[in-house]
Amino acid sequence: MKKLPLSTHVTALSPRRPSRAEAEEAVRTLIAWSGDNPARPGLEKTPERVADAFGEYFRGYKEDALAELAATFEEPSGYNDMVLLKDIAFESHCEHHIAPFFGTAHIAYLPSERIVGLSKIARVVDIFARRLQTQEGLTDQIASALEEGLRARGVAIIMSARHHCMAARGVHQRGVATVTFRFLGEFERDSALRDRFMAAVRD
Ligand SMILES: Nc1nc2c(ncn2[C@@H]2O[C@H](COP(=O)(O)OP(=O)(O)OP(=O)(O)O)[C@@H](O)[C@H]2O)c(=O)[nH]1
Ligand SMILES: [Zn+2]
Repeated sequence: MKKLPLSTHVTALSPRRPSRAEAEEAVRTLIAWSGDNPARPGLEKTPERVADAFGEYFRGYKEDALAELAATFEEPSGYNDMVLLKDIAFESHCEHHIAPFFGTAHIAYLPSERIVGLSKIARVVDIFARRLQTQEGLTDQIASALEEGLRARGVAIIMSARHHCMAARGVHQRGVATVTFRFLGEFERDSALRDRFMAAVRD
């Protein structure tokens, strides 16, 4: 069996995973509760499509961020300065409304001895984003996974996102960008290093 993702990052797992048929029935119930007829031709296949879509939105529950980070390698040049990836796109869903939130992440780490394939950092973002999240929790989980998985001397993250639950319902604020920050290790201790990160993100 695949190792569970960082234990502290997974809350109560469902004691019994409902069947696909039960999931589709739940979608029919929501359609009927909304006031439409789930049996009418246009909606007939919707429960199937929604179940497929949920499989995609939430496939991060089946994935292991630390496993993605296991394949580190030594950099022959001995490079040990900040590695920064800017504008990593992510798509997630808020745990309050199951509504999408979309945005970008800027992520830096300070390697100890080993570096990691750049794509793996974007994969870690994707794994945690494809779960029910708050933006704060998402930011924290990515940061701790990178710190732990890479034994990094420091990790810095800024995430900026627009929340559909604030745009299409509730307060109906479409233009709001929510920005979250997480600084670990040397980035937390060293304000000059943090400033370099912030300046490089702005560049
Ligand atoms: N801190 C945080 N809040 C979030 C996030 N996503 C959604 N929310 C907020 O979660 C809150 C849920 O508030 P509740 O009062 O329980 O629910 P609600 O009545 O649907 O709230 P409204 O959105 O104000 O209508 C709202 O204020 C949302 O804006 C997130 O990623 N982080
Ligand atoms: Zn929400």
